[in-house]
Amino acid sequence: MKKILILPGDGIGPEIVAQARRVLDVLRNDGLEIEMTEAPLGGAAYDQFGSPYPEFTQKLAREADAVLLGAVGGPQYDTLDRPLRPERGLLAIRKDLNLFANLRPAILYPELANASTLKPEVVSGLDILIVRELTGDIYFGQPRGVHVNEAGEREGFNTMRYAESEIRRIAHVAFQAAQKRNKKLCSVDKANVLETTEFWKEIVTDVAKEYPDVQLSHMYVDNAAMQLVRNPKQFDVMVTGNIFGDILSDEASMLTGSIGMLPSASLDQNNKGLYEPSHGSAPDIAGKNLANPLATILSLAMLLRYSLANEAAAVRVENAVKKVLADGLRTGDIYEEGTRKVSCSEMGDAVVAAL
Ligand SMILES: NC(=O)c1ccc[n+]([C@@H]2O[C@H](COP(=O)([O-])OP(=O)(O)OC[C@H]3O[C@@H](n4cnc5c(N)ncnc54)[C@H](O)[C@@H]3O)[C@@H](O)[C@H]2O)c1
Ligand SMILES: CC(C)[C@H](C(=O)O)[C@@H](O)C(=O)O
Ligand SMILES: [Mg+2]
Repeated sequence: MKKILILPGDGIGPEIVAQARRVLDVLRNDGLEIEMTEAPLGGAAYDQFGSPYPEFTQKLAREADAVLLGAVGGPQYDTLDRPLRPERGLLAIRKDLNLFANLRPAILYPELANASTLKPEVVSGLDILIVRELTGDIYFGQPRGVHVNEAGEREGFNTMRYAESEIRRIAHVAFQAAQKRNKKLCSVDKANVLETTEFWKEIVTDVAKEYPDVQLSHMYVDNAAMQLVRNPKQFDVMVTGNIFGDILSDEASMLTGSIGMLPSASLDQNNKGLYEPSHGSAPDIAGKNLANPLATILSLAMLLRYSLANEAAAVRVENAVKKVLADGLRTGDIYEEGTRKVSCSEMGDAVVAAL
């Protein structure tokens, strides 16, 4: 029996995960064989165990086939020592489980064409996959910290680094994803300035020799940020490092109407994965039953697809999301005149009913 670990996390995390859990309960009642456990991560874990990724959570995460996460973080934790902050718990679990491949699909549902920040004709039919490397780059490079430099001044520093093997394995994931789609891959770098990403470009170009059917292009990250809002449909699959992927995926989310719509899968070599919405813990709306749970529910669909290899269940969940959107239900972040504004839990009710 497959084991799923649920990590509600902080802020809106418990609210949105509760709705995804209801979806999972429906699937279970219909015969999906899974075991579910729950544990804290981030601030909630710090409050309970004094660490953002405690041993209790680590043990269950290592045993699980898949992990579903809400979000971590919140202003009440910002003054903690750096290693104790909630975000470090998230980085720790990604590294511990070797989840190097972060897939962030930015898909515009036709019903949300007017919720996008771009004109409908620029975004209609948009379907981009951002493949973000997740366990390297400036996020993890040593040395890092804050010290007093030679001039006697305090200085903060991080190190951007990528080993060849790290670039190769994410490039393979991206090329293989492109092969299953429109066979177009854009690698995003800052090779004009940064050696790390000049090296990235060299290695991705080398890996391309194994995928002659995929058309590879390269783009500087500043231009990519601009092109995403100018003409996003020029992209099919984008592959990039950890920091650029973090920023570009938030940008891409707005093309789909709201960051509350963007799911993600973070996978290891064997499709064990952690699934979470791309957004954060949204402290400004936490505890108010206002958050959009659809990115989390769509992340659950990715979990069913990749870690449980249950395509039928994944499609069933995605179709239920499409149906509630077609029925005109909207949380505040995607609301527009002529649609029906609902709370987080009412959106969950509707998805469960649509299932
Ligand atoms: N994966 C994660 O756990 C994750 C990701 C990003 C940020 N964070 C953390 O979350 C905290 C808040 O960060 P932030 O404010 O920069 O980003 P955020 O994504 O939490 O919020 C940005 C804006 O988007 C809105 N928003 C986000 N998710 C929403 C949803 N589902 N429905 C409706 N509106 C939504 C918020 O209300 C806010 O106005 C920080 O501690 C940050 O480190 C965690
Ligand atoms: C919370 C933070 C560590 C995280 C990241 O930067 O990877 C988040 O922004 C994300 O996009 O998942
Ligand atoms: Mg982010």
